[in-house]
Amino acid sequence: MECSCFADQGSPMASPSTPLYPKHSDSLHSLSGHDHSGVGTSDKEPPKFKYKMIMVHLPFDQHSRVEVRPGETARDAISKLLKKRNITPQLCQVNTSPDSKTEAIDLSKTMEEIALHLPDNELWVHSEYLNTVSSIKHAIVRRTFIPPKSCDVCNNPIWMMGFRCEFCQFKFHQRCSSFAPLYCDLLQSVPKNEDLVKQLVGIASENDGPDRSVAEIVLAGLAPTYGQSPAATPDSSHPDLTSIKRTGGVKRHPLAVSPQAETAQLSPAGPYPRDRSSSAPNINAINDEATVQHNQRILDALEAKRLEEESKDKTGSLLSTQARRPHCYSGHILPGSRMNRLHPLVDCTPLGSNSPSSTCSSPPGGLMGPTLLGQSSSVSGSTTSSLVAAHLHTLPLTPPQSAPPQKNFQISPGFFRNRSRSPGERIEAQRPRPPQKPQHEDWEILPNEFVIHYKVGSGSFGTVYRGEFFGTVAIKKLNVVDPTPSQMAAFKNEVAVLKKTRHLNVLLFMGWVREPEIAIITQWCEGSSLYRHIHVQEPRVEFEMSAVIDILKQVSLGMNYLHSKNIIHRDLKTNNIFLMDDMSTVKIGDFGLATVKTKWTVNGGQQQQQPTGSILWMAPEVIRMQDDNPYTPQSDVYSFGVCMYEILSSHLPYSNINNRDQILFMVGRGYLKPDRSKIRTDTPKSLMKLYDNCIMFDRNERPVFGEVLERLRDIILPKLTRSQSAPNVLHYDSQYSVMDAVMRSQMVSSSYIPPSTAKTPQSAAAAAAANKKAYYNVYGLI
Ligand SMILES: Nc1ncnc2c1ncn2[C@@H]1O[C@H](COP(=O)(O)OP(=O)(O)OP(=O)(O)O)[C@@H](O)[C@H]1O
Ligand SMILES: [Zn+2]
Ligand SMILES: [Zn+2]
Repeated sequence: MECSCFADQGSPMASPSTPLYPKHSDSLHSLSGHDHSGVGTSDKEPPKFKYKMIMVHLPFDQHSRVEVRPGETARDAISKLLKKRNITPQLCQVNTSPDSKTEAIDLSKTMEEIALHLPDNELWVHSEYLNTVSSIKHAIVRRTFIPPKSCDVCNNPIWMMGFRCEFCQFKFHQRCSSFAPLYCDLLQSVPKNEDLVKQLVGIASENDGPDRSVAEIVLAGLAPTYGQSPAATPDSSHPDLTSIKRTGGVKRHPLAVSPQAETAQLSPAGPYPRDRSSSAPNINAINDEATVQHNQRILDALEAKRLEEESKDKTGSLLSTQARRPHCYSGHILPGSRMNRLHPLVDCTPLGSNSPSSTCSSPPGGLMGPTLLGQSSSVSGSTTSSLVAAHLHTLPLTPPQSAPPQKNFQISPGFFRNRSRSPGERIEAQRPRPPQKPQHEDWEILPNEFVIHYKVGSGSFGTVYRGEFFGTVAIKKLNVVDPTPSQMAAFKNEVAVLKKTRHLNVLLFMGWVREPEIAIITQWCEGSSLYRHIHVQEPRVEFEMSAVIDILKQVSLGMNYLHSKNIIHRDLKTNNIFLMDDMSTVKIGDFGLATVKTKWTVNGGQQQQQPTGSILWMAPEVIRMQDDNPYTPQSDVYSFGVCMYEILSSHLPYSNINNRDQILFMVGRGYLKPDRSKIRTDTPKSLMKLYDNCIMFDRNERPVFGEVLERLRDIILPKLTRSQSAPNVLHYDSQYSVMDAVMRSQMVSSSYIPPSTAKTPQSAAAAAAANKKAYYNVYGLI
């Protein structure tokens, strides 16, 4: 369709032949833009708007309303809607009916004009190409593979989490996603495939404009000969179906995934966010990195084809793409533009298509094909949008007469990755590359090896997420911004120590992550922290004294172990003591990592360490920070003393003082200690004495953990006189604590034998076995 109105100069508003407020006419034809004079204006009549809002039906069964704004062209108004949805306007046309074969409207008209002539309050945006392309893409979903299946990319087993196309069943690891084929493998199966190819052929032969061009390109891309030599493609407007059948047709496109894209893959949405049940299902389906590249290839192919024709016409020889490409086609994005994920070249700047500041002029003369959205009809108003449109061979091939200076362009890093390549380069790029084995240091976990599920909480050193790394794990992203090389070296040294920790009461360290942020990965604790058990959970549980002692013993065991490895915790507190879900095992978390836990400030040219972490558990000498390194095993013992206080009083210390500085000042000077009167009355004297010793002001008077442990072991509890209603979680003898605690608190069992009554190791073992059996019985485990 040739439409003279595209040759219209300047803004349609300014054109005398394009009346601003035409009389109402029911003639649909007038909308096509051929009849500029048929809808004359009347000087007397005020502007009439038949509609304030117009319903616009968009590709992929979406719709939106567009406001009729005075002076705004249909192109601008509708382009905005499309760009918001990452749909490239250049690939669309607008009709007044759901039938895409009806005449397209003249987009240079204002919305007011269009509104006046709409029979119903509706417009339809059509793009057969987009509909078709979306139908040949995978429908990839995240899947749990039990039992493991092998990855179709690397052949290694997919343990648990992976991805699979619901149509073609192609399955792969997250880390292999960039090597998955771009098109759905449905295309490889000829019988299923044929319909689709026919559909594309139909588009190519029956349509004009963008749909035809892109359909041709897609078909050409499916033909095996295409990628080898675009110049040798016989005639892309008549795709060679037999060759598609012969080879199966689908080329594997290795896709370079940027670090950003890799990061994106960590998101729960996965690398292919295609939730088809969402309100904009297919937009999600095509809004991914692969699509960007796919579309880039289409644009590249169109450009190559155009250049090829151009060179045949003019010189008969193929000059380099770059040399022949006019400046406006250089692919750079204007400052202020943002990347359109569906079409990286498209200027997404609102109203960009008619920007008067544009320096690039489009050629005079008529255009072939229907009016394309995003393609300005104004001769002088062309910007990047029309540059992209110019990649389509339906557009004039004459290069613009003036070109913007290169320095006015910003090279988008994303675009740089997807820059147009010469045909020769493309062949190189399409050769499959095997997944590269990434290099990483000992115990370093790569970003694509774990998955983050959700945020759990954050503390002073970082944010904890629950995630997956060969099972459920805790991922703590550390607040370390731009570590210096020496900090990084120190951190790695500490990690080297952490990885050697192996103790029942110490949280299992599983590795560390360098990028995108420094993180450490540890075992996940399903049971809550001791802090939650004491201070948060309702109803409050007052542990039986034997359970209290058991918890303290386990913490001392773990701390004694850490100290034996020269690891000072630096942040021991009930938040970092976890009760495992069996409610019997205690784990100490968040230990070590001095580099991370140290805040350095510059004071008069001197670097100074600042106390970080939670003040309530800080030893006086840590608060005072007078020594170079106030963190010692004894400062951990002090923190342990505060934990003892919490568990014995069910209170946080200094809960009556809400001035942080006052607490710091007074504790630091030794004027303030936790309120002893809150400690429960059934606390054995020896335990009370131990507590007092642990929180001594002078660190030298505090015991070490070995001694703490001895003293805890020596505590003899009065014979049990417990009420059945009293909740009881743990028993003092940790060896039997699971069964004992649960049985004693939740069942009245005549079969229960307190292990402490056993006289010999054999009888203790027999008692334990009997109790275990009874326990399992109660819980239906045997
Ligand atoms: N391994 C883990 N398993 C389960 N939950 C954890 C694990 N590690 C930490 N959490 C939870 O994550 C949250 C945040 O922990 P984080 O260690 O960042 O803060 P904190 O210990 O409260 O404070 P700080 O880090 O300042 O000592 C807490 O609710 C904690 O219970
Ligand atoms: Zn794989
Ligand atoms: Zn598929």
